Amino acid sequence: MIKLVEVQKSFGSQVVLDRLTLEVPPGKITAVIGPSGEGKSVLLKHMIGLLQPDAGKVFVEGEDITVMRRWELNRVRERFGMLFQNAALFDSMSVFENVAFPLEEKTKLSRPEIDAKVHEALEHVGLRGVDRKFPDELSGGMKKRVGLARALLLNPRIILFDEPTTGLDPIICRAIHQLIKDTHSRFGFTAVIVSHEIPEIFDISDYVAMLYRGRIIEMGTPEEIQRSDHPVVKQFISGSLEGPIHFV
Ligand SMILES: Nc1ncnc2c1ncn2[C@@H]1O[C@H](COP(=O)(O)OP(=O)(O)OP(=O)(O)O)[C@@H](O)[C@H]1O
Repeated sequence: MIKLVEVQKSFGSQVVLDRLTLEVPPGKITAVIGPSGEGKSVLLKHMIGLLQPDAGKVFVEGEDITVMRRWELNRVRERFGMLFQNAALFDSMSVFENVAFPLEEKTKLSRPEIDAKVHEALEHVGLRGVDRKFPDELSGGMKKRVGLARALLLNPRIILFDEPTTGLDPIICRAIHQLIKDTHSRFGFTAVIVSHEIPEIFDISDYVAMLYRGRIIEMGTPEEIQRSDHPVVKQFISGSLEGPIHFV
């Protein structure tokens, strides 16, 4: 489905991805965990071609996207939904307009068809009666729900979530996780979730991959990761200050 092979990426002299290899299982939820600033967002951006590797290959459903022209890449991107860290809503557009945007851009649906799809998507994420509101009138959790509704709208085969619950209280955080899990069971897309919510993220993930020093140092089921003997993984998931990970 998505496969990164020996991906190398530096910004100036800073090596962020260091011959990273990762295979994302199709139709499953894979969480990417790792310390702040290790390159988790950079990794997600390589999966959808928003960043190009300096070396290595990125395959999406068997096609190498690193050699694609822009129009080919756009075609591949249509298979993706993405929920960015800040939900990336357009502040000057209402909730309705934000959610309708991909349909207006990418389909030839009629106005009533768009209306119906937007309302259906908002209902899926438990939002009703907010379509005329603007993003700054919504809570953080509601914004994430709107972002999720928009990400789901085109029925994508792959959805990338960049820290979908950061900054939300524990109850809303759990509600968003549950929503991701429920929509995943219903639609069966391939999901990659970058998250700091440990151990909560283990409850909704099929697999967990730990990024450290530019590589995936371990990948397994949540149970396997929680039983890991790897000193970095053990320290990270226990949140201990003692161990190989140094904090500055
Ligand atoms: N476009 C860019 N130009 C220069 N440096 C960048 C760029 N994008 C990311 N970086 C750097 O790459 C490193 C990894 O960033 P990234 O946002 O992927 O980390 P992260 O693991 O997602 O962090 P966090 O968990 O704190 O969100 C950081 O040091 C960041 O400053």
